[in-house]
Amino acid sequence: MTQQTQRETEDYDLIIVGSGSGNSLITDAWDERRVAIVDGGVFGGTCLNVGCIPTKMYVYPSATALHGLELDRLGVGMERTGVSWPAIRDRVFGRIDAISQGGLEYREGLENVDVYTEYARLVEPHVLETASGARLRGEQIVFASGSRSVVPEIPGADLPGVHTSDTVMRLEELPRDVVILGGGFIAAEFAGIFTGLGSRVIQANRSERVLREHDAEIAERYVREAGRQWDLRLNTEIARIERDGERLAVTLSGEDGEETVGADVVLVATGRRSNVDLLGAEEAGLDVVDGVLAVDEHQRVLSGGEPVPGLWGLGDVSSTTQLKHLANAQARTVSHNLLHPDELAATDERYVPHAVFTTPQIAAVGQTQEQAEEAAAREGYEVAVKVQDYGDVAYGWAMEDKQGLVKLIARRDTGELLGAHIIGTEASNLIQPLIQAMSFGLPAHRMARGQYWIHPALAEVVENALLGLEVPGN
Ligand SMILES: Cc1cc2nc3c(=O)[nH]c(=O)nc-3n(C[C@H](O)[C@H](O)[C@H](O)COP(=O)(O)OP(=O)(O)OC[C@H]3O[C@@H](n4cnc5c(N)ncnc54)[C@H](O)[C@@H]3O)c2cc1C
Ligand SMILES: NC(=O)c1ccc[n+]([C@@H]2O[C@H](COP(=O)([O-])OP(=O)(O)OC[C@H]3O[C@@H](n4cnc5c(N)ncnc54)[C@H](O)[C@@H]3O)[C@@H](O)[C@H]2O)c1
Repeated sequence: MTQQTQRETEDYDLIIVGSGSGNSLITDAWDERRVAIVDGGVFGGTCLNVGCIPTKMYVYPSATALHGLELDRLGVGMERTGVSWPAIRDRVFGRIDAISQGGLEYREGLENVDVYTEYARLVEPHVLETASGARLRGEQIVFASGSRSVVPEIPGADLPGVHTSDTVMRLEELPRDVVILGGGFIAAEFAGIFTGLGSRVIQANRSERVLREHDAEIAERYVREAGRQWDLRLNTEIARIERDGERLAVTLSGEDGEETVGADVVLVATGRRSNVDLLGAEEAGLDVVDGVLAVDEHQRVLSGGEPVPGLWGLGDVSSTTQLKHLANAQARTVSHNLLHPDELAATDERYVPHAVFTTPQIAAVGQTQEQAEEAAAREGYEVAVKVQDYGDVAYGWAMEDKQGLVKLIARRDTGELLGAHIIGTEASNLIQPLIQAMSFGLPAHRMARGQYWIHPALAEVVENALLGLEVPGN
């Protein structure tokens, strides 16, 4: 304490807490001003180090292997003759760790930027104290401190062999048996990854419903497809985890009582919470709503519902939707607003899409059918819904596809697209023109007939879904 009071407060024009999307705020425009970036974790944040990027670098080889194994239906027999987990892991982290380290060194090399590789907490709305006691005052402070995994209180959850997504990608060897707890994004992606690489996977989902924010029809199709590939157990929890020699004994509790299974690895994927608590935001008088730092559409931090001058929030710390492209969009808003206080920009969050890179892929934007029907009943219009199977378009015949579907939801009176939901091969790419149409207000019939669709590309499944909607012009 004495030591802390003796230290002088450093003054900055801009302090950024969190080096994920927050790192992008340090542009040339700040060259003549003093900037501090503070991060107590690995430089570059979640997406780069333990999130989007490494997971997809595992998804690609795994999904490619799975794809090969399913070619029997097309008259081509393939075998998975060997999987080198260490080779995949070293390829992934050989690239990523170097980017993180390079990013840190670059920032440290900038004359106007100080990097603090430690955690920090607010002591006053404009003053932070780092773990080692340094005091930093910022005329502007941006909170971009992300989220962290939540691990429920399960007996044995602290045993070696029990992982979250933060650690499971660094395993020494490919596990033979994996138990995954959860039915969200991370569980779905890792169930696909491990299955494709040859592990035996049990995915335990607490309730009947997986991927709960998805359209019900997509979630049902996922259950069918996941169930074909790995052991997906609904209404099942982990009661306890015990050591069993070198392995783990995992007791699952489901509708038929308890069963103990052997596992090398347990992956807990039960959600992530905002790091707002680590900032001491509430104690400093800032609003915390739904567990996240409250911000307005300009990303200004709120206190008592009013914006606090010079304080900004972006990404997972201040958003209940935890997606990198959203964090990046919010960072662009903050970047503009820091420099143009008289012409504040707002983040457009009308159509924030997402994709789950499981097998098959899932992608969605806008309202589910249930949400659209509720809104229509409330506001007095009708919705049109079309479900188009991949298997009914030419490229789907080539693929002999029995998995994929595109579901579109539109206003019956205007053709305005309200929601798009895809499960199947390349869902994350097929959805992009639909995101574009929704973002720029292109109605269904105009989108279908106002352009050529390459024949016989898989994208025809989107064209046919558009043409199948009962909307003006069709
Ligand atoms: C396994 C996984 C896969 C994912 N895949 C995808 C995907 O495919 N697509 C997608 O869009 N999103 C994906 N996400 C979500 C995405 O990674 C996050 O939404 C995004 O990275 C959030 O960025 P951010 O800048 O808000 O926070 P982060 O990137 O988490 O950065 C926050 C930083 O703040 C630091 N920090 C925290 N508290 C403090 C403090 N008090 N003081 C100092 N530093 C602090 C942390 O160490 C961290 O480095 C995935 C997430 C996970 C976990
Ligand atoms: N492709 C992507 O964009 C991508 C990939 C991975 C993660 N993410 C982001 O990261 C976030 C976190 O992912 P996630 O999968 O951990 O969270 P999630 O919110 O998607 O899913 C959490 C799951 O855990 C279950 N659960 C919660 N508490 C539980 C408990 N006590 N016992 C058993 N089950 C419990 C929930 O029912 C749910 O099925 C996602 O919401 C997403 O925004 C995105």
